[in-house]
Amino acid sequence: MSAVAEKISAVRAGIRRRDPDQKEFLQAVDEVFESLTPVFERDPQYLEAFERLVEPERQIVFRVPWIDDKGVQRVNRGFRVQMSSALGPYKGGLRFHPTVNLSVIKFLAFEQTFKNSLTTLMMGAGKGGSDLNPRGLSDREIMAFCQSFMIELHRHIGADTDVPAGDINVGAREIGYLFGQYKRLANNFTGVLTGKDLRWGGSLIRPEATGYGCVYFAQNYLAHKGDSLKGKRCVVSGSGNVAQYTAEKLLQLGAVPITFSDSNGYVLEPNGFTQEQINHVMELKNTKRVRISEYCAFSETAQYFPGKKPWEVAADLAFPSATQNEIDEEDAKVLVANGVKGVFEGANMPSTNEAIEVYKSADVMFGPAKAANAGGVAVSGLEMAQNSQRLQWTREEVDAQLEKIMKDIFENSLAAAQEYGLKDDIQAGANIAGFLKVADSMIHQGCV
Ligand SMILES: NC(=O)C1=CN([C@@H]2O[C@H](COP(=O)(O)OP(=O)(O)OC[C@H]3O[C@@H](n4cnc5c(N)ncnc54)[C@H](OP(=O)(O)O)[C@@H]3O)[C@@H](O)[C@H]2O)C=CC1
Ligand SMILES: O=C(O)CCC(=O)C(=O)O
Repeated sequence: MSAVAEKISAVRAGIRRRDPDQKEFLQAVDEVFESLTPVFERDPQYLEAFERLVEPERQIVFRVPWIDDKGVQRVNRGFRVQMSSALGPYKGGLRFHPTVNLSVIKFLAFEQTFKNSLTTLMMGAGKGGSDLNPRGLSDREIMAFCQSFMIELHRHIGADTDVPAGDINVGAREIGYLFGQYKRLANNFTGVLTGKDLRWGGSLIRPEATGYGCVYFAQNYLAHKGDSLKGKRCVVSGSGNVAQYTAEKLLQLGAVPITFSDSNGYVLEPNGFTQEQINHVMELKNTKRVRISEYCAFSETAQYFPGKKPWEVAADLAFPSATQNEIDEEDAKVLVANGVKGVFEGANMPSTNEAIEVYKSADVMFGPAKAANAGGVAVSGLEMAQNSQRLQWTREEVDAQLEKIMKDIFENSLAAAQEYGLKDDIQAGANIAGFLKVADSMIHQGCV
């Protein structure tokens, strides 16, 4: 074994030894490590940067006590992992979900590092959240939780330090409560969170950005293959923020979104969702906060499949937009057998590493999360820029910048893959392009 190969395997073993139980984090590291091996072989100083990068700059774990509507005390655990400030203030969302633990937040913060670098904007990376299960909680309970969460978080964040945003179960309502409490504690009104309401500092297109961006990314990838979205039947998973705006943009660009799902099952519209039907899904999920199965009361053509994932439906393209590891090796084989030609990840790490291997061996176009869903954080970066200017740009202006950023991400990922002789392996290219910018900045900034 060469000296470099020995050092690579020592670094890899060291990461596993340090956190052997963090399976989601190790999965994310493994996925990136494979792609970066040629980079380390060409220039071993990048391996040293990577060894530092996998260790978060700071990990904050805290108690979140709050009182429910029955007057009963509840206690949750809060997290903020500040992964890398090489490119700017830590930046990344907050997730409230019972599956949240340090491994999940660390994998998300790790992925965010490469993603934020790919956006071409100057943002470091972080991620946070809590193991709160918000399902069934009243507005007052959500507010009480958010206020308690911010009592601790506020001392670690700031417009030039760390700028959180939303993620699963953290949307406009939660960002409002979090912002209100931050403002009270810090006694200042700054762009400390993104995803804010338009009336008090939010950016147009931020709600749409992740879903729209993912579809723009798919559009670029298809164009590279001499194809387009026109008439493509698309399976979409999830029915939250990312899924809703993915379906809307697919429809606008001539594709046919045919499914939505949640953790209880999926709904199929065999002829595709219309805009009116997508609006109804938005009303059910964002205002009424009910299960996707309720959609069937609205449509005579819809079918509901309880306990199932949408990957069993024959389609041309798949847009996983719910959560991590929602497509395993078996699901990937079913997608391929059903004729899927492209998978574009709206969610973070929705495909297991085994599923990715299945796509690659079947020559399926693969838009990895850190590239395909970067539109959300990119528009968060534009929200930060607008807050600094104390201005609000037009819808058209933000959308045009989003489209350009997604095109640049595709092209930069392709160029990085080609530079390392990996043809059009966009997964490897995204990892390499995202990493090199962070690693070069770390090297310039010294051993910190
Ligand atoms: N919002 C953003 O801007 C960005 C989000 N992402 C990623 O996109 C994904 C979706 O986020 P977002 O739409 O914002 O979140 P939302 O909370 O708006 O929606 C999440 C959706 O995913 C479903 N879901 C969550 N967990 C599971 C599970 N274990 N099994 C099946 N379905 C599940 C939810 O169903 P249920 O209600 O049943 O839980 C819901 O339909 C996440 O991976 C997130 O990290 C990535 C980039 C930016
Ligand atoms: O907009 C942001 O800052 C966060 C988006 C996010 O959490 C993500 O890209 O996964």
